[in-house]
Amino acid sequence: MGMTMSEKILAKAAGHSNVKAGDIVWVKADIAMMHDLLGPWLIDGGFRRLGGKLFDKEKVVVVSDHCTPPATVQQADILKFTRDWARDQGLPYYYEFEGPCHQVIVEHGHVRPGRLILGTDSHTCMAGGLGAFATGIGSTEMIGVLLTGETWMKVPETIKVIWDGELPHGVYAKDIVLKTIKDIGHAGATYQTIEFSGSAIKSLSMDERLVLSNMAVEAGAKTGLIEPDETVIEFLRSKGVDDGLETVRSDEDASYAQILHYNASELEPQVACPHEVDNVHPISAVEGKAVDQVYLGSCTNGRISDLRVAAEILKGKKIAKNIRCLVVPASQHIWMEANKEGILEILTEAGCIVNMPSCGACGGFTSGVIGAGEVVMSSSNRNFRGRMGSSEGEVYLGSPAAVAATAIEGKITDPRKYLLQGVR
Ligand SMILES: CC(C)[C@@](O)(CC(=O)O)C(=O)O
Ligand code: SF4
Repeated sequence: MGMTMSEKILAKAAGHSNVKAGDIVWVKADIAMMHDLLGPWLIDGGFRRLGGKLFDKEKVVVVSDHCTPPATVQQADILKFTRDWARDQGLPYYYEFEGPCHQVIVEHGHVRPGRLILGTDSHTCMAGGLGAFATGIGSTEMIGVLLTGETWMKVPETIKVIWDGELPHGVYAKDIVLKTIKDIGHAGATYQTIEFSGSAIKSLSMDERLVLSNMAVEAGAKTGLIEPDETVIEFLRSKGVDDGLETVRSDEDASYAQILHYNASELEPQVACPHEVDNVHPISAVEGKAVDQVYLGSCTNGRISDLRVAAEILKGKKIAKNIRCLVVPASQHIWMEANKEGILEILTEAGCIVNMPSCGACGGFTSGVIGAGEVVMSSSNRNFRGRMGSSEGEVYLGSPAAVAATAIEGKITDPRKYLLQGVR
């Protein structure tokens, strides 16, 4: 019997030649990632009580992103704690004020095909877009990983999600993943891997692949994998990575818990409505819903291609009166690229506010939280009650194009009418 990608990566991490779904294995982490909010300040006590010695400094990456820039004294204290901790531990890889951790670790080359990446954040699964088995673990579990470099895991079954065909213009990876989550359900892939494949997936850029893997956890999945190919290798080379580039793929005769098959050419823009990510409808069902804020950003959809699409739509136009449009590039690197390309100017002239890269508005921590009764159209990944501030607020999720079109009209709008041709 052949093995899935997920089984192969975990077999390697466990030092076995063969594992199968359901096996319990001890695995060695290639990268242990923590951020400010769920990292050092939560675990330092336990970590020290158990010896306080890191298994391997080179494999521990800490990113301060949630409390940046701090909006309260408590956040400033958390940030300081995290920064001091990284310095005291002599960590070579500590990043702050650069953007959400998932984007930062990808840009800095920590993510490579076939690696096992454990992080104290549920969207750690985003690294699966490069073919790494990446998953979120609890902060307490991270203590053990920091001390020993190991943890146990049950090898997950895999749901294979095949998207063939060509995406129509105005329809994006975000729409693919929202439709997939709708069908699987928000807990339908619990303790399973989702493997995205098919010709539509293969033709996605690196930016768009990361949208799929990022949101795998919104169906409950442990990770979301895409077979690494030339797109991934070229991306990593462009980041100066030239080792650890071997690919990994599922065998033809691997076995799957479920196989779903879709035709991308038939897909329309999708929107996840409050307050669950699987409450997904075609945009036509919610068109016209008035919003108070639109948010273009996050580790899900704040990359350069997302900003380009938004700029294409907003160029020479103005956002609606009485709404706010927050743009938050997913990293400092992307911010600079967007600046060079004139995108920030286009968006600012349209009336958007460009914030610094951070988790702030996405997680409802810093600049951009919403009040009771306010409605947001967001390019991020979660619309839970209270997610972006008030529990009396409402968050709708869509593609960056849908977000930009909504900014113009002040109500949820199908982006296709603003796109004369496909922009990716
Ligand atoms: C801390 C929080 C807002 C988080 O980053 C946490 C997480 O994903 O585990 C999220 O996106 O929900
Ligand atoms: S989902 Fe939002 S809060 Fe969570 S890591 Fe990504 S940008 Fe940060």
